[in-house]
Amino acid sequence: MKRSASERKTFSTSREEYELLEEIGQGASATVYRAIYRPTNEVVAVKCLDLERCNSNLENIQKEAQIMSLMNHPNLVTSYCSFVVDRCLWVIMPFMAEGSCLHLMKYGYPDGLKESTIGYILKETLKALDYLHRHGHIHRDVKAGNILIDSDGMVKLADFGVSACMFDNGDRRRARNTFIGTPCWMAPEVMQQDSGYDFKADIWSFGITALELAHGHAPFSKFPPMKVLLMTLQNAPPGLDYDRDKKFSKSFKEMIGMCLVKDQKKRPTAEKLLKHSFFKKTKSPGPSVKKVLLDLPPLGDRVKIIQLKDAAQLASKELPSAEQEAMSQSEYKRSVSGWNFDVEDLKLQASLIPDDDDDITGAKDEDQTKRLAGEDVDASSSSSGFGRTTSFVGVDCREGTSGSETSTAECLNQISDFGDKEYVDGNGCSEAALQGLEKITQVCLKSQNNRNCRAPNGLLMPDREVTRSLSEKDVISKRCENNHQEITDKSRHTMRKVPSFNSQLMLPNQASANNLSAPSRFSGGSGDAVEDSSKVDLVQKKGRFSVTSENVDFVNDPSMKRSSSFGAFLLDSKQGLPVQSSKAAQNGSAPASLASSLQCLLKQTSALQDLIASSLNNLERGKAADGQTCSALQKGKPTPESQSSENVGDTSDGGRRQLLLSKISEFQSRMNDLTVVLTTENLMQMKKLRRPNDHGSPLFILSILSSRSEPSRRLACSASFSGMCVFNLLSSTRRNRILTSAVNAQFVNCLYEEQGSNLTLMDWFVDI
Ligand SMILES: Nc1ncnc2c1ncn2[C@@H]1O[C@H](COP(=O)(O)OP(=O)(O)OP(=O)(O)O)[C@@H](O)[C@H]1O
Repeated sequence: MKRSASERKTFSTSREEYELLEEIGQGASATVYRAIYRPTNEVVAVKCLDLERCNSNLENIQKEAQIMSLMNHPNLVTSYCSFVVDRCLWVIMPFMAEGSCLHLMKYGYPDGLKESTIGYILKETLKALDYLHRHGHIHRDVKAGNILIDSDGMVKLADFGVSACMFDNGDRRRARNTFIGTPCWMAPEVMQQDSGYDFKADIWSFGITALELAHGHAPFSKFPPMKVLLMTLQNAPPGLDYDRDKKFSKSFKEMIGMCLVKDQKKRPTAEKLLKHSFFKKTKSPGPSVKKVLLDLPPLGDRVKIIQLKDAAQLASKELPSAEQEAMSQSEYKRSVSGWNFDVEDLKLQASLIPDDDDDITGAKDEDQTKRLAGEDVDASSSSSGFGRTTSFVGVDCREGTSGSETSTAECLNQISDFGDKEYVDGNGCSEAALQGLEKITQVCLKSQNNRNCRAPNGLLMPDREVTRSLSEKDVISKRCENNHQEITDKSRHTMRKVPSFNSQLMLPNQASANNLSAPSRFSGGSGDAVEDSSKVDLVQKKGRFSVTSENVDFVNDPSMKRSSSFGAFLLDSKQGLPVQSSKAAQNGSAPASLASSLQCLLKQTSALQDLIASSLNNLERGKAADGQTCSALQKGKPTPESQSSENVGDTSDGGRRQLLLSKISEFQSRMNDLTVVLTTENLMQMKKLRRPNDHGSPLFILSILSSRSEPSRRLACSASFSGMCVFNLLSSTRRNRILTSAVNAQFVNCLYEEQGSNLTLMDWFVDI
């Protein structure tokens, strides 16, 4: 094997010969320092591996370190020597002055590097991989953090052998690791650990590294490890999007696509990949790399700056999310150093993750095929034709590039949690639904970037929630109001005049694409919902969402007229509403005031319930007292006075009891209505209802039916595609009638037109 002059030099294995300088990197089990080799004054890198943090014995580690020192390739960072110092193994290596590609991106290229630079880096890395594979080695840790650049712009793959062999000595059963770091770069077959893996696993990691260099982060890098695992196994492989990643060439996309094939046998060897057209055009050493390296501060300073940046970022956030981010960041930096972990442990953890996993960027398998075929694949659109489930009930969790948005997975989990549970039970808002709302609110509050994740703007407690402590309720409602305020502020400028009918249901002109997309995971929905939606031809039922194709006469449909109680209630209870609410309804700030009005109503209702309950108690006590009086009187002679009072009491108490009981049920039903309305209102505020172009079916009804037992109390949100056109042709009186009847029937009809007119929910309501 040929060695360069400096590599042929021998290095002492005495600790005293090395002067450790600043830290230049940190891995899962090692800290790397710049150091001076005293005898020759040469700058070297010393990797101090903490043996206590490694799941392997010293003998094995040293053996591997020796093998590593025997490897010789211009694109591999070999070790000069290694020796044990206290509880650490020191590995002496050439110092790569420009540090890792990860450091480079973190310092100056957070959104990724230019294709020409990437091409050069990848080609050099691939050469190293080809060399390793031909010598029977699997690197097992290919990632930007392990691709180092020296002062001449030479690219070298580091960390081969040591970290991999340390954790996996060929006997995985003996030394299984607890799962640490993120498995973003890990091939599916490595994750599965049943059928075994070979050097093709490095090709997968190489493909992921290509994406990492292109975007500044690996796909799924901000997701929790378990989520990454599930996404990698369940979703189609990630890749460059033909639409979104327009700046990258077709050959680059194709090359990545070849690496990221789930079937390892179908992945090319490193040797074959090197012949791909993408690598033909790259030059060594890339002038673009040199350009990138210009004006960079010394590596030690850069690392410090990056650490400070990370720390400042953490400090600026709330603690919980900061912790999460810290975890995510360190996981991102580290990845999984060894592909040897306890699968059972993982499975257990994975089983705790809700089974939603509507992928964010990882498109379904067909999408990947399309990608490779050069077809447009919208990462945010679903194979179901509805778009992905990225939003529901007031939460808009959009994902741009994979892993780029904070807490999106969390949002999805919460949303699917929410979506999978019964929404409203017979008594009003179910516990699960409320928890869902609360969770979403909290998650979204945690999220630093409200642009991508919005909370619902109000939370109505059901009667059973009234038992919560007041402070807790206040906190929740405050949070909700804050969120609501933000949303309202944003949408206020687009709001127009308010319709004259029940204006509490005024909705903002909040437009966001794909908002009502692919609720494919939402299960549940009641039998009622099915029954109700069967009135029109049911095309598709996805949880509570029912897609129908038949024209619905909003005016004549009896279901629309079934109940007038809600509309009446809103009108009746106007005296009960704070004055500001009706004013707000007129001046266009209804959504915010609606939430507070409803909160206020809820409080009033609870107070009334308390009052009724105490009256009932009094009655009971009175009755008991009457009973005592009776028995006392039975012993003696009943006076005419007592007799008559007892009779009156019987009649009036019975009447009053009936009255009070009916009041209670009335209040309960009003509360239920309000709960449903508020929730729907939250939903609608967030949504611009949209669906993909549906050839053929002129009318498209999307019904969100609450799972209420009584059909008359159902609230449906129906979206009509061409119904809007028909609606516009009607006279204003007729339109008003339709709307009023719809509201009175507890139906909020959201007709929208997708093509051309850009009408949104709000437009529809205010256009009358
Ligand atoms: N020879 C070197 N010259 C310059 N910097 C280095 C050298 N070796 C490592 N580094 C830096 O130190 C960081 C950590 O090194 P290490 O090899 O432990 O990385 P790691 O692969 O991220 O860790 P692990 O895989 O064990 O989690 C690297 O990402 C790199 O930035």
